[in-house]
Amino acid sequence: MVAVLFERLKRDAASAWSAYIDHEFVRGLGDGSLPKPAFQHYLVQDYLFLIEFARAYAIGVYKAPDLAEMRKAADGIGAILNETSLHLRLCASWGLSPDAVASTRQARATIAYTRFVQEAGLRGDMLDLVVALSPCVVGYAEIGAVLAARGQGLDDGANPYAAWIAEYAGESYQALAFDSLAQIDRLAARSLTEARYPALLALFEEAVRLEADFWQMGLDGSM
Ligand SMILES: Cc1ncc(C[n+]2csc(CCO)c2C)c(N)n1
Repeated sequence: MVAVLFERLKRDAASAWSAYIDHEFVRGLGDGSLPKPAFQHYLVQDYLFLIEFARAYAIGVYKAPDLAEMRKAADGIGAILNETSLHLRLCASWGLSPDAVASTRQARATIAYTRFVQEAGLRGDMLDLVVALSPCVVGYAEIGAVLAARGQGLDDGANPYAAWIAEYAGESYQALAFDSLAQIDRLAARSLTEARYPALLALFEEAVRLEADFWQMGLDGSM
């Protein structure tokens, strides 16, 4: 069975999880009603987010308990760095140069979330780190799948965000999220104890809250 620990965390943080997955920003992506400036603000910040997130995976390379886990973390860095090109292409289509994007300041919500996961990895072990990263990786897969299943989700003519949804609903991203669920269970089999669970749940719930704050930052245009 896969995703035993993840499903437990999600159940125990159910209200924070649904505030993240079903955020107003997400609903706006799904039906195409999200104002374009909100999406643009989000996407520029998400580019900056990904760079910091790659650093968190780099901590994972260091903390990995064996070579196989080390490779997984290294592959994660590769996948994230690829995702940044997708962001730059979209920004270019709005007339934003790579330099303009890269020289934008990180919003407070970006700093809060990325430093939180980096610190979880620096302070804890690999299980702490992957639990703190999981709302990001698995949450976007869940959001992509839910939005793709709705009528206008993947319809390029009806929804300007159809390409974004297709990316996360797509087979290769869904497979990546599935791998990350399996990784959490492998690490849990090595080092989860009941005594540790409350601290892991606290890490998970905080990361979920920070993901919801990230959507809100997009909606508000806040820095
Ligand atoms: C705020 C925010 N949270 C999650 C993701 C999704 N994401 C970030 S790294 C990664 C794994 C490798 O691609 C994925 C799916 C995002 N882009 N922005």
